[in-house]
Amino acid sequence: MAAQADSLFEYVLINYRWIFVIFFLLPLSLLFEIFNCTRNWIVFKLSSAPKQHEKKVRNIQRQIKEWRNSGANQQMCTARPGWQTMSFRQARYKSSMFNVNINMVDVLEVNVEKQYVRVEPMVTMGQLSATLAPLGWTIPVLPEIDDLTVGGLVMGTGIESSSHKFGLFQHICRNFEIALCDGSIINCSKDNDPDLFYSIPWSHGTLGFLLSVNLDIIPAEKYIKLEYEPVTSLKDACEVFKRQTYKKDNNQFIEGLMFSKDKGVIMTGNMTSQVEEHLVNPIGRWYKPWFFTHVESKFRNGSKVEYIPLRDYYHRHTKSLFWELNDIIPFGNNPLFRYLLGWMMPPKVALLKLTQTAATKKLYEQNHIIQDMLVPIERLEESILKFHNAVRVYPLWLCPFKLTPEPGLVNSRTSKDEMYVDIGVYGVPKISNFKAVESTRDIEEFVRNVKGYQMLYADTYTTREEFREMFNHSLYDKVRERFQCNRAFPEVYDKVNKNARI
Ligand SMILES: Cc1cc2nc3c(=O)[nH]c(=O)nc-3n(C[C@H](O)[C@H](O)[C@H](O)COP(=O)(O)OP(=O)(O)OC[C@H]3O[C@@H](n4cnc5c(N)ncnc54)[C@H](O)[C@@H]3O)c2cc1C
Ligand SMILES: NC(=O)C1=CN([C@@H]2O[C@H](COP(=O)(O)OP(=O)(O)OC[C@H]3O[C@@H](n4cnc5c(N)ncnc54)[C@H](OP(=O)(O)O)[C@@H]3O)[C@@H](O)[C@H]2O)C=CC1
Ligand SMILES: CC(C)=CCC[C@@H](C)[C@H]1CC[C@H]2C3=C(CC[C@]12C)[C@@]1(C)CC[C@H](O)C[C@@H]1CC3
Repeated sequence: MAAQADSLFEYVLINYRWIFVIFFLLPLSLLFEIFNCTRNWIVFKLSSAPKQHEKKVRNIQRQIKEWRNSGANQQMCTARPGWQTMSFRQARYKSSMFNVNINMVDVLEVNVEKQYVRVEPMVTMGQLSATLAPLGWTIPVLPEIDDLTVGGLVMGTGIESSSHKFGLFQHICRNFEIALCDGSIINCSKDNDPDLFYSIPWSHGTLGFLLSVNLDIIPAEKYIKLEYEPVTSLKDACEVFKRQTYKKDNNQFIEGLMFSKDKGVIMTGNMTSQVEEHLVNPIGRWYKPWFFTHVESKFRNGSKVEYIPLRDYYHRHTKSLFWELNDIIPFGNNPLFRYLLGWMMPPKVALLKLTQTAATKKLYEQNHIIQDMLVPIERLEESILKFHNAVRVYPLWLCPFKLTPEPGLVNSRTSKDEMYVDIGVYGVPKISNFKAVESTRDIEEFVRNVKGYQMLYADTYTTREEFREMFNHSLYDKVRERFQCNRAFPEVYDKVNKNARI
């Protein structure tokens, strides 16, 4: 590590990054949060958001017109800076393309009669759960990191431990309001322009700009009754995971954490408002251990059933960014740290990205892996073995989800719903011969062969041909042709491949 640092300052920033993070980034993240909440509160109290929406739409149409008047020589993307986004890298293309500013951060309408919430694309998951939970509602799939945006989750994808029941984030969307590259606005749904509607998820802003979405909402209870089932072999892990996923009375939430190849905990949850007081565990409080360490402790002690407040459950991986913060702040669970500064956790992902040096980035690039691979559930065991042999990173995140046969870039590839599993790999590989490009390409090939998909917020090293083999472009190509997108937007591959990102 030290060999890679160019200067003493860099050496300190790499090896003692926690000093910078806890004394500088944590307070800054808190100020950022206070600013956001105050702004939201003022907008909410003034109830100004719905009235402003049309004005904001006109502003985007004006920017598209400006692009056309300028000769349309560059392609377009959103103006959201790369450091603010929820992926490891920053997009290269932001500086060379025409940037369209989409400053749309409001919840527009909560309609409990028709059971939907209308939101603008920059609304975050933290903001949405804070809006809906007090009203007794939630969206059926609420991806767990607070700062994920609706726009990013629609144009990329979103998943949660309820996805085995409700599918991916795209499957809870009723319609999309989109600005096309000729400046016109379309409101598409399954009934109104289904081709466009089904092409939008995973398209990464290459068909148009998202302006608002109607998302399904469902009634929410105050707690999740969470049951932990430790398993001590890979066979058992896969068996319990599948049994719980297909259980007749259906669990509302399912998630697995593998702590080694043969040791894991499968969790199943259901909403409830009736609790046994002594089993209530508000895991989101500042002094509570990180969720993944709490789960691992189930091998040693503690009740195998707990009642977790709803928002604490939804954002259970936010405070430790799954287990990624453990590398940066290894004493994150220490009571003294929690008492002095730990109550401000976590630092914002955006600020971590903004302040990482070239050397830290290189270190992560060469000695770290952040990937989510989506594989058919019947291939779970061999997939875990593949990851074990290729990278040996634990914990491993397992999350089942339903894929529908509906057309689009990602679907079940059959005529019916199929069950898949998201295998999330975040951390430092423990095999001796890890090589970022070769190892990732090896895993990508495996995923293609089992007819799986790669999540595209992460680095993809696939070639264009391999990418087209993994993602079904037939409808996407047709829709791009129809709306003359080629001049206006790049293809998805040109936005997500490794060379498009630094
Ligand atoms: C009918 C309705 C319409 C609304 N319309 C709008 C609107 O037009 N525009 C808009 O921006 N908001 C809107 N909101 C959302 C409102 O701004 C949020 O409820 C607000 O963020 C919560 O602030 P609070 O002071 O009410 O709750 P608090 O009690 O401060 O927050 C509740 C919990 O949520 C957490 N929290 C609050 N905000 C966030 C966040 N952004 N990220 C992560 N955690 C958070 C707090 O830390 C706390 O734990 C609407 C809400 C409702 C019910
Ligand atoms: N649990 C989960 O599901 C998790 C998901 N993720 C991933 O994180 C990403 C979301 O992160 P986030 O920071 O919110 O999003 P990003 O800013 O990273 O946006 C993702 C893509 O969506 C495009 N996009 C965003 N908003 C619009 C819009 N209004 N109109 C057109 N295109 C738009 C962006 O285009 P452009 O490049 O032009 O800005 C970009 O290509 C997703 O890819 C998701 O899969 C990450 C962690 C957890
Ligand atoms: C649950 C799903 C589908 C994905 C979870 C992905 C997250 C674990 C990653 C998404 C963005 C990642 C970043 C980092 C850690 C892992 C993620 C949160 C860093 C904070 C790691 C440290 C670097 O210096 C900055 C990274 C920014 C992105």
